[in-house]
Amino acid sequence: MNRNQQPWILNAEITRPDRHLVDALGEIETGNLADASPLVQVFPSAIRRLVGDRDFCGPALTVWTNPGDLLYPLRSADLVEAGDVVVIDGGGWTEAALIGEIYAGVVAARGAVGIVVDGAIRDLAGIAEAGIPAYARCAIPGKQTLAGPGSINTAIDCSGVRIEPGDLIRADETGVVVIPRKAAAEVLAAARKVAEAEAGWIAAAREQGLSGALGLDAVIEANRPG
Ligand SMILES: O=C([O-])CC(=O)C(=O)O
Repeated sequence: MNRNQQPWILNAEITRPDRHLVDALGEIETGNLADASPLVQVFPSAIRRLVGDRDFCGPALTVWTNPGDLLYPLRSADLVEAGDVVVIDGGGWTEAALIGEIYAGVVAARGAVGIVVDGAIRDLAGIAEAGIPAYARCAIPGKQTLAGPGSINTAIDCSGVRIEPGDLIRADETGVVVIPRKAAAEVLAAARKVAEAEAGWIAAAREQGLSGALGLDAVIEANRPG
């Protein structure tokens, strides 16, 4: 499941997107971003918000770890900068926690705005107390090894979702999406158009019903065989 080919690498520096792009993308719901561009990738539905009720948007500080191993996840804490989202590729392994309240407390104090783990976390009450929202596949009390290998700020692959360090992670109640840093302005413009179109459909549906607003009968007519 884990295809990272760069173990034992630790890149302290990453290029982060412009703050105004982060803030503007943080105003747009994940559904509109997902509709805006094929460049926007959607995290698997199994990665859910387990702690907190705050949406966030920020550049990814990426961590890859050998599934179940805490060495590189914990090592990443001191590299976090204000506004970052920590994304940990744990290979989707759910039988050992990769971070808990100690880690969450440190990264929250450094100004991280969110944690996303393709794997398991623990200490949900302690993470809530640290005041940082956390998404993961599940929670489990136990942990496994502290041995590596792993990497920090290399390209990662969370169950098919590829993330480069500094890409934008946007999370809300619905789920998590990733926007390539270099496409952030283009995605923002497209997502604003989607949001505008949606507002138009909602208004039109009040007048014409949803089928009328979206032209659904014409689609049925075109797609129905015979
Ligand atoms: O105990 C550990 O090594 C890691 C952990 O759960 C935490 O970050 O709270």
